[in-house]
Amino acid sequence: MNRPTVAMTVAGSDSGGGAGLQADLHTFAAFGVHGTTAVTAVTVQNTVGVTGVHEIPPQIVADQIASVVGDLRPTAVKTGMLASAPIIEAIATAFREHGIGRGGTIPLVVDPVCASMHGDPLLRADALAALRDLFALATVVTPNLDEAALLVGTRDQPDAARALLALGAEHALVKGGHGTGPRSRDLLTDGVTSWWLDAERIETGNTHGSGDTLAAAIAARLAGGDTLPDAVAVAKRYVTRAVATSYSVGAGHGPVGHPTADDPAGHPSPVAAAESTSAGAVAGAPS
Ligand SMILES: Nc1ncnc2c1ncn2[C@@H]1O[C@H](COP(=O)(O)OP(=O)(O)O)[C@@H](O)[C@H]1O
Ligand SMILES: Cc1ncc(COP(=O)(O)OP(=O)(O)O)c(N)n1
Repeated sequence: MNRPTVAMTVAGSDSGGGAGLQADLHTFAAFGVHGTTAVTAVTVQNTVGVTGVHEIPPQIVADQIASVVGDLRPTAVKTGMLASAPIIEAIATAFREHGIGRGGTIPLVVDPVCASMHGDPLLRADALAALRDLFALATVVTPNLDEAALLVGTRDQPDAARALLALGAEHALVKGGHGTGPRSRDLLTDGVTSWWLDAERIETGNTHGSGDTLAAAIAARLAGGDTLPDAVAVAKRYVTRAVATSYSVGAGHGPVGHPTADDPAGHPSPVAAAESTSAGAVAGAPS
């Protein structure tokens, strides 16, 4: 019997097809994973910006999670745009009920989406506290530098990672995509061991959906049984290839590409390919 690995995204729809649950499903497919969804919001969005948001009723979001978990049994879950505090609270209750996240058996990747790359809000301003509370369930939380500033008050990667762990996340992955300089460096830590995931910064304006793609790739690999550091190392390689194969479509920022994952089915131990260090051995590393 041929049963695929199943993952779920709890996220908003991007009508332009570059980010949100559309990017998540492209990524799951690239990893050979069957993707399922709980839709939180429908955005009116293209490559230029977001001009409308329609939130899904919180109970309908929770019901989608229950329906999918009860039947398709995803082995990892990822969150993206969550829109409002009532939606986040309904999701947190559903996650606890269904064993998703810390304390359960299904790993949870929380991508704390707050705004689009154009600055359009994707989370209500009064929902930041609810989002911070959700971190206590996260196997890993993956803010970009702007989200780190908004959520924990700093763009310094080690400081932000420490603050995210203090909020209860098992691992923090603070992305450096919005930084400057020739390298695109993300910091992963569990508070004891830290890894700098380093890649060249690719010159392109077409990075729409890069954060969703990274988080979905992590979830895809966790669903297949990888450890978190291994999943992040594979996902980082994947998103770098995704940015390298990005393309122009529409008048604004184009999306990242979704190349076939280099090793969708295998379970190597690629973390050695990333720069792996013990926290105490790295100046400025968290712990
Ligand atoms: N121009 C780029 N070149 C290479 N990697 C990039 C580039 N922009 C973003 N990344 C990588 O893409 C991933 C998503 O990061 P980021 O763009 O900061 O997230 P978000 O989409 O949430 O803003 C990270 O691994 C980051 O380092
Ligand atoms: C519906 C929806 N969800 C998430 C985003 C933001 O996606 P992200 O991958 O963080 O990408 P950028 O917009 O920063 O490229 C979105 N725009 N819409």
